[in-house]
Amino acid sequence: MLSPSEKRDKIIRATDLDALSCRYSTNNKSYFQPADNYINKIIASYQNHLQFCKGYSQLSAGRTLRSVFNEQKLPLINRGTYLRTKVIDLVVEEFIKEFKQVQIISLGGGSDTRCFRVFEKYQENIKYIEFDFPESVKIKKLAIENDEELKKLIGDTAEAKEIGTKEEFVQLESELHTAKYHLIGFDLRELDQLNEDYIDKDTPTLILSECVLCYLTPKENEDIMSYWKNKLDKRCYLIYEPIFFRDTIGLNNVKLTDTSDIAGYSGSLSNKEWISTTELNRINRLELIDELEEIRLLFKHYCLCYGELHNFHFNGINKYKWMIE
Ligand SMILES: C[S@@+](CC[C@H](N)C(=O)[O-])C[C@H]1O[C@@H](n2cnc3c(N)ncnc32)[C@H](O)[C@@H]1O
Repeated sequence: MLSPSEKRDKIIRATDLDALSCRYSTNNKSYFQPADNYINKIIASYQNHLQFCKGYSQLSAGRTLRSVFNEQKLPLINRGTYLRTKVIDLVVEEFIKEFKQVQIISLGGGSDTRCFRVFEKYQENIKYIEFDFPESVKIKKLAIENDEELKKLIGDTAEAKEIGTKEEFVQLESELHTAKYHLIGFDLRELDQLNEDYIDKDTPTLILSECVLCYLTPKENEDIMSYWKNKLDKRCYLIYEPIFFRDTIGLNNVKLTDTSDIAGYSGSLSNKEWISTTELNRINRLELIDELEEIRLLFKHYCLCYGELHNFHFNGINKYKWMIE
């Protein structure tokens, strides 16, 4: 039996499956170009190992996976997933180009495949750290360690791991460390107990939070943001969340935009558009949407926010259009 707080955390962890199934659907509908071939590798790990996670049996894991991955996603979901992935990729890319040697920290990274795409393109000078709950991390770790391509990308030399029982899954360490990649099973609400050995305090750092903080209380969010503020001198935040912390955390150079504007639905044109008209036309043709007014309003609720701390400054962030800055 799960306690009420374990039940709540199980529901929060399951949001990773939602995010993964959205990316899966978006990829299948050809929004991502080139296609994201890493998504299926993580899904395979979920198919093999979700049954060993707390609160699941073989039967319930199979049922859960069938229901999330067989469900047809609305065009609105596919378009939104594409847009958020694309804009965060653009900022990450600019950040790497500007600072050359960087650290990227992904809070609640879940099954996100961005780290693999980054390492595919940049083999050197990037340190990528991902945090998520231990069980979610184990699923990703097993996806990596049982796949030669993923292992090579992150520079892992560990033997493939076969996990066949709940006990073996419980025993598996919820961490994976290589020279450039750190996958850490950790509850972000307990950051004061984090082993900081893997974090560079002086490297320019981009902290990503994509649909993660919204599952925590305002106090927990503030504690997480404050923790990073106090730990690193050179860093900025990029968050795709319906919240921001200009006053409580004391961020500089704060910028905000929404998915509606990024998608070109606001009607205001600029020479700093995130996505070219040709590309927007391509994705708009993939699935027809009748209710443009509805999508425009819904996308207004999904914000991309950016802020800097201390005296750190990232020029490349000005390359793109922000609604508020
Ligand atoms: C909606 S998913 C998003 C995953 C990923 N950022 C993405 O965009 O694909 C939210 C993720 O945040 C993680 N998460 C939420 N609260 C957390 C906490 N307190 N500690 C660690 N991870 C957490 C969940 O386990 C889940 O993987």
